[in-house]
Amino acid sequence: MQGALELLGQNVNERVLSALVCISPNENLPEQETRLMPRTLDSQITMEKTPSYFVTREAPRRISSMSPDTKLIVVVRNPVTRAISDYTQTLSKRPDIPSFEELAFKNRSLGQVNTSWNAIRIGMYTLHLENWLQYFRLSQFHFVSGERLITDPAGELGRVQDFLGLKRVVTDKHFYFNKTKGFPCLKKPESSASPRCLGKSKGRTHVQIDRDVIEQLRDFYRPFNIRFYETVGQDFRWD
Ligand SMILES: Nc1ncnc2c1ncn2[C@@H]1O[C@H](COP(=O)(O)OS(=O)(=O)O)[C@@H](OP(=O)(O)O)[C@H]1O
Repeated sequence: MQGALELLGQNVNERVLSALVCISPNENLPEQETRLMPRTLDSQITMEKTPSYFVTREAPRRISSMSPDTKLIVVVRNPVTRAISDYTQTLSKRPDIPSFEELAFKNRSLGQVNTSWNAIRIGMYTLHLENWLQYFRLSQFHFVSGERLITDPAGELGRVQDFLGLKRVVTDKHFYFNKTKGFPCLKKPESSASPRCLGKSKGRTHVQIDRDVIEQLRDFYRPFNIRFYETVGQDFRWD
């Protein structure tokens, strides 16, 4: 994601879950008429990436009062995989934390999921989105599938470029599949002459989680996922 969006001239990445990118629309209007973030240069739209905005209660109101016509891009991924990815990342920095199962449940035998744990809470996308929809229209959002970003990065990036009103400059020819990394990589980023994959912290092997735990979390997320698909009008096929 990061490398791919760098091709759009910006540094945009996230733990494919809920990246939020705010972008001023590409309109040819004088600035005072647009209520937008200023352009970076005449020919450049301004992008900013702060993943945590998507799950921060005050963010939509603040962004809307600054720039109500902002375009918003959210990268979403199966929330169960997202939670495991999140945990894997934390564990790599703090190996002494409790097990995933201990953190994910208040009471596992009663099926009580710990929704106050961020790794769980962030994946309840519909709740966060509902907060944003009090301030922004759905048409201001574009949702990127974290799964398709891996299997078809050019297709996913093509849709991002369309949403931004940009010419489709980033295409299939910019990517190749790197067998060692197990992910798509950039053939030749603008800043360098050689191919570039994302760093070691992207695409790590996940901690092994018990099948039953995964099933319980799938069941937990299902109603939230369905509500999310209905709201955005897209089925991300996580179930
Ligand atoms: N091309 C390519 N290369 C490597 N990784 C890729 C790529 N495309 C998407 N992904 C998925 O991106 C996940 C990491 O997301 P972020 O870079 O957003 O994470 S971070 O929060 O900034 O650390 C990372 O999640 P994990 O697999 O859980 O590590 C990857 O699955």
